[in-house]
Amino acid sequence: MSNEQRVYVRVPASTANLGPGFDTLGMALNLYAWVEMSWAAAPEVELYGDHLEGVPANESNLMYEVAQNLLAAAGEPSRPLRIGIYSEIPLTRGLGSSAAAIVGALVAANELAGRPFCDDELFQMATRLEKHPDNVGAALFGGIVVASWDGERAEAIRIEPDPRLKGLAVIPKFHLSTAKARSVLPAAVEMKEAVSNISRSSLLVAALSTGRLDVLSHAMKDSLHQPYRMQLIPGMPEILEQAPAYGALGAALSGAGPTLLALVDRTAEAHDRLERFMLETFRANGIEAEAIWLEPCTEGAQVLTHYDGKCTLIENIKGEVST
Ligand SMILES: Nc1ncnc2c1ncn2[C@@H]1O[C@H](COP(=O)(O)OP(=O)(O)O)[C@@H](O)[C@H]1O
Ligand SMILES: N[C@@H](CCOP(=O)(O)O)C(=O)O
Repeated sequence: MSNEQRVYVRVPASTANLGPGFDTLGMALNLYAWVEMSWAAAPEVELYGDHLEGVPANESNLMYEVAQNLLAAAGEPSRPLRIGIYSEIPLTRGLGSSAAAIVGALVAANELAGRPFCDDELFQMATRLEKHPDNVGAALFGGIVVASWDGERAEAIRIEPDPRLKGLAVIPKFHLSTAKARSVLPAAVEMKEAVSNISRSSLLVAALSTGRLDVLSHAMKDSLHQPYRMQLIPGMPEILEQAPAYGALGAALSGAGPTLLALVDRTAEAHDRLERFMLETFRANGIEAEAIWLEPCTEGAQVLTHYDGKCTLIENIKGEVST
């Protein structure tokens, strides 16, 4: 690829776990990050939009590091990069911003280097970097991903989301890093809890594959991580327990939180009641939150048209691709 060329990639947000599928299930959502990458004379990282506050705009940026790692693994001579990032994915809220950053950087750097790695190799790299395959799988492949990683190799199978599914993400206005939300998990669990999660997660995969949306409220319950993370998110137990009574098919902590995700059937009754209930319950617990209705995103990370320098501001790219 010539020195002048830029690569543009769009990568979706994701919700991981869907309740019991801890480190296993992920679903891509229609909130995106855009990456513009090219070779440069000196390292440059430009951040656009309201969602990248606190993210470093230098070589210590996660995307910059991930891209350089891929280029080194591809045998490219070390050269500086220019990376522009525009993101609408809230950071540290459980909507897969780090997975989107890792996958976006891998896909863009791979394209810049002339595609030395196939999708499976990108998935292996992304899983090793993120340390769990659920949201990187969804960000890379789109749709719903069922994934397993044994520390060496990750496998993933994609399920097409049922067209009736729609998500309500209620996003508290506080940050909760995945690292912190993992630090409260116990080192071991009882056999009873493990069995409960295996059965619910398996049922959930079967339900999502066959359109049995009626079992989601049962299948989305979890005993492995949500009970321990509740202490970090006031209002979470009431919301998860009562959401089905307000019209949700099921509800879960999104990723490591603090966002809560309710799934609904778009063909069923109006869902204003559910949104009001979730926001009001958070408010009653002292938490301000924002509600966003989201669609499952069937496409994973995508390389967009090569603009060949026609457009330099990533804001413009966003305008062009969203039409
Ligand atoms: N576009 C980005 N560029 C660089 N780093 C990013 C980007 N998006 C996310 N990150 C990094 O990922 C961190 C958030 O990851 P994490 O705690 O796993 O939360 P989540 O993935 O749920 O948003 C941010 O604090 C930041 O360090
Ligand atoms: N399985 C992970 C998922 C973390 O997702 P994120 O969106 O919060 O980064 C976990 O539950 O820790």
